[in-house]
Amino acid sequence: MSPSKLDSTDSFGHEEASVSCSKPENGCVDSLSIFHSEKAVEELLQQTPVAGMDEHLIEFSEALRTVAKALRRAAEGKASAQAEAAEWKRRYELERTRNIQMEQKVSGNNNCEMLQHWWIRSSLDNAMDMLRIMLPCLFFWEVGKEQNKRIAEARMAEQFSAEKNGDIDCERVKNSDNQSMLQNESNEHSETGCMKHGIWSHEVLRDRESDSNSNADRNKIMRKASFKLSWWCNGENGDQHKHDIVSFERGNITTAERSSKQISLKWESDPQTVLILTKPNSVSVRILCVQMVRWLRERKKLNVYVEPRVKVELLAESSNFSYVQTWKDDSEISHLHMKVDLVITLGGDGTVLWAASMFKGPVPPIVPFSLGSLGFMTPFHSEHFKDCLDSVLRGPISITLRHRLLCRVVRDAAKNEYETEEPFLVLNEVTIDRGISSYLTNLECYCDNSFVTCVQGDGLILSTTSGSTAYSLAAGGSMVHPQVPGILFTPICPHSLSFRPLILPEHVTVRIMVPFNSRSPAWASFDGKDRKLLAAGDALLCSMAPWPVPTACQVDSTNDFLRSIHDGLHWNLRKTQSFDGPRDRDL
Ligand SMILES: NC(=O)c1ccc[n+]([C@@H]2O[C@H](COP(=O)([O-])OP(=O)(O)OC[C@H]3O[C@@H](n4cnc5c(N)ncnc54)[C@H](O)[C@@H]3O)[C@@H](O)[C@H]2O)c1
Ligand SMILES: Nc1ncnc2c1ncn2[C@@H]1O[C@H](COP(=O)(O)OP(=O)(O)OP(=O)(O)O)[C@@H](O)[C@H]1O
Repeated sequence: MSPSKLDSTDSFGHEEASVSCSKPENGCVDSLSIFHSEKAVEELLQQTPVAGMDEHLIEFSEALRTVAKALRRAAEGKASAQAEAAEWKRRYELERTRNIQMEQKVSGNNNCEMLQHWWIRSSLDNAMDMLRIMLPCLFFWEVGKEQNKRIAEARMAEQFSAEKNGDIDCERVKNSDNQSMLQNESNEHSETGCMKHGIWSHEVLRDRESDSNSNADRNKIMRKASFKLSWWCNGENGDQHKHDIVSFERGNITTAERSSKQISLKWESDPQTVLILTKPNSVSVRILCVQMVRWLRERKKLNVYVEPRVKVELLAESSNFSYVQTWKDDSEISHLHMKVDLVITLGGDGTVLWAASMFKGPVPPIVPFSLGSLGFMTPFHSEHFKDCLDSVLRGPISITLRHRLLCRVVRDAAKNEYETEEPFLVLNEVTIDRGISSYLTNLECYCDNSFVTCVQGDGLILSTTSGSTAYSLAAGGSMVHPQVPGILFTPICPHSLSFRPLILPEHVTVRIMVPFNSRSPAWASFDGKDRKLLAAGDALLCSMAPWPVPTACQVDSTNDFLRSIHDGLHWNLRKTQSFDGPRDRDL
């Protein structure tokens, strides 16, 4: 009898007990068959032992049960080994990418290191050739050093004479150290890219002590420690979106410019083309659309684009609308941003989300008219559409730059993190939840490769600040002004008392991973649409997108935001206390 198979029909005519340990092609025992094997053994053992029953059969059944248990343990071990292997794979890929990037940077910047590598790599046969090349370099290096030394000395002399003449109170002088000066000067020439995005405290600051009169004291030099301020961006492509936000002046760090300011849009030439997007199935929206298209064409002489569905509706209204333009397929939509000066939305917040989702790159300014139940992003009233549009077309107008999140799904099968499916751009949020599964989600969260936490609950919301008044708010997240750049990290019904929502800075990349030991897959949805399954080992990467959604303001960003939370949510509405409380004499 095969040790893995036991077929028995006992002498009393009991049913056949069949225990089999299947061994699939990959050599691993699947857990279902292990479960069946164990069950069969249990059933067999529960049969009442009768006199004369073969002792060996019982012994063998017990042995088999032990084997089944061992197999189950092996399967569990395999799952955890897979999880560990995936983690190592991920770390390896990250490390490799980082090394490649560092190598590229180093090879671009550091000539000495390049020479070192060159030296190591070159064979003895080439050593003489290399020396022949290096000697003239060294000669020019020395000459350069001498020249820099002379320049430094000349500058020192200039500074001292200027100060002696009492022309300046505080003057920066170059570090007299020749080596660092050579370094700085070469940096200025060779690393103009870096200079743009970082600050070198290559200066030593000299301040005259104000309370001193003597010459000796006047010449006293206060040296401040040298330092450098620089900042990172995500990946190489992030470079174009870097901002100089910190200035270095006299050793004090000050922010010259902050990213969230009220932005004003002024037309330099008249807008020519308008795209109108409308909420479907609404009679009031359809009536308004007809009036608006007529007015924009007849009074403002503008080209009007609408969705194919709306063009059909307009033509059903009147054949005069044949001038209205539309598109035939998705490829034409991808070029709309190059034709359209302004987008008008007629509907609620959902229509603004719809408009944003049509633009997978840059988005033209949006003028959102409110025809929905709530209007957090729709400050314009449809009754006054002519006045509103008049003033928008004339400009200047205040706009809110609403940041979007760029979300990419990376499958476990992908060879590296850059191998992703088509990305999604969300204006509100990306939600990772348990879908129809009744198990808790189990999500591992990382922020720029630092472990954040494990989400065990209904799921997680990664929201923009514009989306902070939507699903994230319902899940207990804070309301944040839409001009604040940041990523809200809000758990949905976490099964833990201490899991409070977070707000992460805008420059990070958040990575949400479904671990291999997760009981069920998770589901991602983007602005409440486009559900995607995340199986064990899959991950979702989320970072700030470079294309915000500019929406026109009724007054300005702050006024519109506060109005929306007061009107939309009745935020902190409470009856004011009457005056008849305790008087001074009662206190
Ligand atoms: N429990 C919840 O609060 C919950 C659940 C699911 C989805 N949502 C939200 O619905 C959004 C999709 O909107 P939709 O209109 O396509 O679906 P929808 O028609 O189901 O409307 C959802 C509601 O959310 C409101 N809303 C949308 N964006 C908002 C924002 N930025 N600030 C305040 N309220 C906002 C809308 O005005 C609407 O009343 C999702 O992005 C998500 O934020 C909320
Ligand atoms: N042009 C469009 N084409 C297809 N669907 C759209 C379009 N505009 C809006 N929608 C969808 O219609 C739904 C309802 O839209 P919207 O939220 O604007 O209306 P509402 O629910 O009446 O208003 P509110 O959001 O204020 O509650 C949303 O799910 C949205 O995605």
